[in-house]
Amino acid sequence: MTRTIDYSLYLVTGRELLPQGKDYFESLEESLQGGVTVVQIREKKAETAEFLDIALKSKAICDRYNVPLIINDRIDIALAIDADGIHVGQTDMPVSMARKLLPQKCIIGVSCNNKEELQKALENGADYVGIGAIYATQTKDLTKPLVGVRGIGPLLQMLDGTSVKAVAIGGINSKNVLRVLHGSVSGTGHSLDGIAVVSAIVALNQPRQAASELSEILSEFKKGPSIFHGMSSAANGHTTDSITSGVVSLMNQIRTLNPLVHQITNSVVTAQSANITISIGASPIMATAVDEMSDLATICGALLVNIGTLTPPACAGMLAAGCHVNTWKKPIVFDPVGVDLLNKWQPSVIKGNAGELAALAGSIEVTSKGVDTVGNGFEDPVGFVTALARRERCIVVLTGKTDYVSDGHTCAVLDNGHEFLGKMTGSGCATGSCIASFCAVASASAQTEGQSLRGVLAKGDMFLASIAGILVFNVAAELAAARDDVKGPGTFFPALIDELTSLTPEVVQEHIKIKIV
Ligand SMILES: Cc1ncc(COP(=O)(O)OP(=O)(O)O)c(N)n1
Ligand SMILES: Cc1ncsc1CCOP(=O)(O)O
Repeated sequence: MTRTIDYSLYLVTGRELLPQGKDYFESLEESLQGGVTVVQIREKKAETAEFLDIALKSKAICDRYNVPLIINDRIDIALAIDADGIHVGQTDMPVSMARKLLPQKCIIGVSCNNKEELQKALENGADYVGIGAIYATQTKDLTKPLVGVRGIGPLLQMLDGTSVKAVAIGGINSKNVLRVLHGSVSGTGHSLDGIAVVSAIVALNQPRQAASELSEILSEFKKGPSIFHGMSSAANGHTTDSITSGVVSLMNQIRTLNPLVHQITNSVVTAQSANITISIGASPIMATAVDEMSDLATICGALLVNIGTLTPPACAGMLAAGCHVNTWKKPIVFDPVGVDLLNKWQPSVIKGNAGELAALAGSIEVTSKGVDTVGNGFEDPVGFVTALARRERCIVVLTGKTDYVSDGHTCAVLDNGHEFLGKMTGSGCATGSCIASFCAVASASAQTEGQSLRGVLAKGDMFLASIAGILVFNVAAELAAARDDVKGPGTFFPALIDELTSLTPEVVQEHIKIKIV
């Protein structure tokens, strides 16, 4: 009978990567103690006798931990040691032929880089696929393009309705594993069965600790999507009253906390966004240099990444900043046009107008002219944002005359604002600054004592924080537009800054126009 395999933490061996003085078998045993669930012996250079010896001894160790053992490429070795399976590449023995040679109980895994290879693996009867390389790796010379985190989902979708399992491989470590797991879930909800690593365990002096950290993150991830444990409390049943009181509470805290909000934004709106951030009670820092990103991630309350007039240095800064901020489990608000950054880090909130979000979702329902949406937007905006939030596993904010905020479960429809906002440049970017500022407050004030944060992408209720950011900005806009001294868009902007500066929670409470659907 075929053994049931837990693919969660799949260790592929790499003797050449062991730290100096570390014994291979000791490292293997420690990895198993740390929680490795399946082992593959990968020996590309060993002679047959040496491979056999390593495989036999490794098998004895794996047996003691009741962990299955797979052999890379060599069917003869797999047969000789009674392995649980083999792993083959695209240029190795075809799956159908390997199947004939191996006992029925043996599982067969295949390396796949793209849809064609995966389709072939499915047709030939593979039991699992190793999808990669996801990121660049020092462990292997790559000859095919990187799959990237966002390339995994479409491949997983091809496995819908089959029993074929999938692991991702290539450059995965404890820092990026959460991004890989969350970012790879397909539109149909198909997630990875596990991750395969070499250097993230083998190259370390303490493989037990490395395996145990990865294993904990994997088991937290398998408990369910982050949106329902961490980034939104909406699943507990929000009402307009509970949202209003949540917004009031965040507003009461922002001026006392005065969170530092790191913003990498476009050159058109940098100064304006900084001023708006100050006026709501937060503190902006608009740094872009890669060297500063690690330190900034430790002190900022949230990061806003707004892609607009993208330059290579700003892009490098965005890449580094997001990775560091993810490590500290702080919120990232992403105002997208391009999606490449999403291979590297996980936003807590994605914010955009209809054209931008349609592009991100791959929808042709709405198009853009420059940064502006063409036409009336989506026929079913609630359905659209809710589906996108589910797919992206974060809060999605669709801005427009009416704003929509969803965590993939609940959608808030917000109807504040004024037409003058459409007549000033960067009002959408300013909304992003307000959202990021309130995300910083929500994150700083999140009650997480006694909770494991291993599987959590960011602390705090980002659903509520997004609503607070939109409401504060839009209610202030209504008040500014109604002033006698405001004659049009030119006099509107300074008045908006003044209104944001003096806005109280009570006034927001009076003006709030919200529906929960
Ligand atoms: C689980 C898993 N996935 C992919 C590989 C890569 O296999 P490798 O033998 O290094 O290369 P190819 O034969 O696919 O070219 C793996 N070992 N394990
Ligand atoms: C064997 C293999 N196949 C695709 S990437 C890779 C190497 C993975 O090694 P690491 O986990 O050290 O990046």
